[in-house]
Amino acid sequence: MKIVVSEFIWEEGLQILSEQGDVVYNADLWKEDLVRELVDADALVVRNQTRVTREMIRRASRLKVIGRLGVGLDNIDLAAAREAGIPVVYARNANAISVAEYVFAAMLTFARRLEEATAHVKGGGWNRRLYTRMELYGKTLGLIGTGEIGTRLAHRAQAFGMKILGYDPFIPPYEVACTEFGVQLTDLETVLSRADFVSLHVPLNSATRNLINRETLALMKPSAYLINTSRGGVVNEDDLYHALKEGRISGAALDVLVQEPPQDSPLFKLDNVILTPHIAGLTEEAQVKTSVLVAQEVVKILRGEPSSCVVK
Ligand SMILES: NC(=O)C1=CN([C@@H]2O[C@H](COP(=O)(O)OP(=O)(O)OC[C@H]3O[C@@H](n4cnc5c(N)ncnc54)[C@H](O)[C@@H]3O)[C@@H](O)[C@H]2O)C=CC1
Ligand SMILES: O=C(O)CCC(=O)C(=O)O
Repeated sequence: MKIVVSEFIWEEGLQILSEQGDVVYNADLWKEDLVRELVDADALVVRNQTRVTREMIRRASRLKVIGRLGVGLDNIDLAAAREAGIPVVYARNANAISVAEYVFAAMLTFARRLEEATAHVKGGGWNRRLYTRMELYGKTLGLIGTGEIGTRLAHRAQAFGMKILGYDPFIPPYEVACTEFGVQLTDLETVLSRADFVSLHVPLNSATRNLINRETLALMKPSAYLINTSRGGVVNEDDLYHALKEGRISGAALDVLVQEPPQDSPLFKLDNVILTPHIAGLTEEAQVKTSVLVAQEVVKILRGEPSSCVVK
């Protein structure tokens, strides 16, 4: 068996794959080199940078499985994989806690401004009034998408005494968790207009692309913050820039951008923006879990066993 891994994977996962076959591991194996390696490969394992195209799948005539070291599947042509009869396995729920904790870090950053206050003190300041800020207790968290990450975030927000509103048109699988964690399910307009923090947890697809745009931003309170850990394309960055610059919302934390890495962006010039390099799901714990889970599921498919992490 030949297993091609084209982006970084933790050692624990690599070990599992190596016991099953010959692993070609090159964390920067993209484009033409990757296509060449795939010609006689049985499995391909990627993260979110490798674009798995229809053409790539067509040329990989021996391919039996694609493993995705993460959750978002917008970099894989799922229709082409389905037509070719190649199952895609992914790391369902493996990084959800990490993302939920990232969202808390962002909310607490906006609420308490510890880094700014530290810089202020190191610069000789001691203005206590300036850093008298707000509690999360009693504030409203608005979840767009209440799946694995949304429900884990709700669990934590409940413990902080936040009110939680959720919008998810495909809710049934997570309805019980939403009830348990105090999520009041409602429509998109209500979530956007009532939330103090709006957090996005939807996949990027044709229905969610530019979901946050001029019109939907206009529904948010001027005191509200937007947190995007989903995918850059879910937010229209130009519309967001203008909303932030004109003070129509208070701030935004963006872990994901339309172009990653970004060349340059007007967002860089704003003080009320937190920008991070797609790290919400990147913790040691989540990466060990992700690598082991995906490696195990890839091996199961190669052995002809059923996997519970196949994309439906
Ligand atoms: N920044 C990072 O490091 C990470 C980013 N992600 C992103 O977060 C997304 C969500 O991840 P999970 O919660 O694990 O996925 P999930 O599949 O468990 O949840 C997604 C939820 O979005 C809902 N949804 C789908 N279309 C919708 C729409 N039009 N409006 C409202 N809700 C909609 C689904 O019904 C589902 O409940 C991933 O697709 C991925 O793009 C995930 C993990 C790490
Ligand atoms: O895939 C990654 O490296 C980042 C995590 C992510 O965005 C995801 O799981 O969808």
